[in-house]
Amino acid sequence: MTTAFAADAGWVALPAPAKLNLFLHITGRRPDGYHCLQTVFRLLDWGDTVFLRPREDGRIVRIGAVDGVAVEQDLTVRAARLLQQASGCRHGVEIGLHKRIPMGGGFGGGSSDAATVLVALDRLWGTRLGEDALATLGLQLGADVPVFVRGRNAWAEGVGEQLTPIDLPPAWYVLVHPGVHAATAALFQAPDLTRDASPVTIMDFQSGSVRGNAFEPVLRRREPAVEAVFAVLARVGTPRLTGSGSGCFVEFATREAAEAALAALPAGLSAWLARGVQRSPLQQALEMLSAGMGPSCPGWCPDAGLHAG
Ligand SMILES: C[C@](O)(CO)[C@H](O)COP(=O)(O)OP(=O)(O)OC[C@H]1O[C@@H](n2ccc(N)nc2=O)[C@H](O)[C@@H]1O
Ligand SMILES: Nc1ncnc2c1ncn2[C@@H]1O[C@H](COP(=O)(O)OP(=O)(O)OP(=O)(O)O)[C@@H](O)[C@H]1O
Repeated sequence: MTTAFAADAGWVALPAPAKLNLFLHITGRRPDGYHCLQTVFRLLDWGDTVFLRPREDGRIVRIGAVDGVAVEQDLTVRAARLLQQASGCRHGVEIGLHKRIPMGGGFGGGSSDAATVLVALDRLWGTRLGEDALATLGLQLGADVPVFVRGRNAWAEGVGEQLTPIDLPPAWYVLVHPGVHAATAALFQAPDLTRDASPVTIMDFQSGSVRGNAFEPVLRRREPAVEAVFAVLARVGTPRLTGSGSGCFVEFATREAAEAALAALPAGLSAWLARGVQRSPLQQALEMLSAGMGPSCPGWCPDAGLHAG
């Protein structure tokens, strides 16, 4: 899905990268119903673009529509409101979005959009709450928001907010969206979800012995389209599920290997290529903005990588 947004003068354009969960175990459930996870977040060089244009009248205005997301529910609008309330700031903002990340795909699109708004407005509005406060605010919007605020690949525990930076080897990914909208809250309630995984360590992950996703068997049983994508991807590598699905991916060590796998997939599949990064492209774009290198993010996410859809 690609929703175009055409910005004219005065806008700042910033990346909102997607993420993958390289594995995901559920180790228990808290009294408030939230689940305790262990996961590794990998940030990608691919995602949405968020457009911001500060205004002086305090209003927060979303420009353009996002399919199926009402303005009041939009995580970008909610992020801007939250920052306004937390900081007492009197500025406002217009927000536009160029969506590329499929919704309900486990790629963290809404969460990343929200994080980009928090981090960028903290600078543009001059509220200067800083990373820790923004990560805490972000958690109110969703469990996946803090990792995007911090902008580094991370080993995560708790509900996903206890983050330890992790070094990951260079990697390329073939991503596939089976076209199924996975409802995160409902999937966490699935009776057949494994919630008592034994805790593992970062070293277990780094040794390659931990790769599974607790949601994978549940989704593959429920959704024939997800099962079919796993079967197709198994021909080119080892498929995995990201987040609560339904997005699937295969990891490759080189761009060439990933391109060959993408080319071998059947036409008509919604599939594309992305590179794993060490640091969020948002941080780099903000540094360029601070250095006076212009309000856009050149090179961010050309749509040419899209294979079919
Ligand atoms: C599956 C992951 O994507 C892994 O990164 C995240 O845990 C989900 O993060 P998210 O999309 O930001 O989800 P949230 O908006 O925080 O939560 C949606 C719903 O999922 C359930 N939920 C979420 C996270 C969690 N650790 N335990 C839960 O039980 C809760 O019912 C919650 O109301
Ligand atoms: N700006 C936004 N972009 C995308 N979704 C949004 C946005 N604002 C609110 N939402 C809501 O969030 C839901 C989840 O969308 P999102 O793209 O974050 O899914 P996801 O990648 O599966 O999430 P996660 O991996 O964090 O579980 C959407 O179905 C939509 O209702």
